[in-house]
Amino acid sequence: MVGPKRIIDNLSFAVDAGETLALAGSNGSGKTTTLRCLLGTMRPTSGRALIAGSPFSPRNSTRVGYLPEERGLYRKERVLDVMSYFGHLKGLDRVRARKEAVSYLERVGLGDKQRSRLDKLSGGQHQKVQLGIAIMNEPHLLVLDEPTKGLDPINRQLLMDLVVECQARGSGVILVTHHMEEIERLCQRALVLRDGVAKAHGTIAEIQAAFGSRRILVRSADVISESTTFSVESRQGDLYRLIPRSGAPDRDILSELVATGSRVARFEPQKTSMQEIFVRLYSEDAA
Ligand SMILES: Nc1ncnc2c1ncn2[C@@H]1O[C@H](COP(=O)(O)OP(=O)(O)OP(=O)(O)O)[C@@H](O)[C@H]1O
Repeated sequence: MVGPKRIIDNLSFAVDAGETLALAGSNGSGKTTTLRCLLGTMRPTSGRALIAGSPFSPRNSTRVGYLPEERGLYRKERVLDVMSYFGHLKGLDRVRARKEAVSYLERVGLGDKQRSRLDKLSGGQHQKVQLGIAIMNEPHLLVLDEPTKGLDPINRQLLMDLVVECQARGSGVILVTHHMEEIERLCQRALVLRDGVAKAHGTIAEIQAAFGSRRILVRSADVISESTTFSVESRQGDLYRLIPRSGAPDRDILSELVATGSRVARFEPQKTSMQEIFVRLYSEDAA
């Protein structure tokens, strides 16, 4: 007999209207469980999860769009019927629900699948239909659990565009993703979970400042050597990658380069990628 296990520990976060929060973390770190607590399919042992000030309930459920990790609609039904049905459940009148469904299907390249049964669609097509249902009535909160999983690059881009549009219309979006470049492209803030604990939480810039390492890319025809404000990490022709010494501001580094006679054609402080930060947060040191 296995005893109880703590999956999520002391987690606190908020999502504002018109912003996208990434919920990231390795497999089994507790992302889906967090969403399930928020959407009432699991009850936390303590704490509260509120949507616009109230727990998830039939009353506010229509303003929440959810794309779960496990895809699954009524497989024997036809695409347009299913979308119209859910649109109506979410509060759209029947004519509007059908119209929104048709226009969405055309937008995502499924205009010719309106009369197809769901079990005749590919996995990616099914996923697009399910996303369409999640966003149909312009929800206040859109919760997407790995929405681009298994999509080809074109459909992935299409889906990311749709998320950006929802956000621009004022939806708050929670995006569970394993793709760090999606976080950089779509999200204003991120929360990285490790074993149910938030290891990083903040704006992307804050996370990069806290967990990233500074590098500066410099192009100079003159030889650059180590100095009191920086070390030289690498050189490829006239392109140097410098590591600032602790606390040395960019302007001091540039001044020193110029003072020592380097003709600087490019000076570009670089951000650490979320990919690098994620790996770092999961390294032994971070533990
Ligand atoms: N129904 C369940 N019963 C018991 N344990 C569960 C259940 N669902 C999830 N868990 C456990 O909770 C932990 C977190 O799972 P969860 O599905 O939230 O992770 P996740 O971060 O969404 O992972 P993934 O990236 O693989 O989807 C895991 O250790 C998992 O084994």
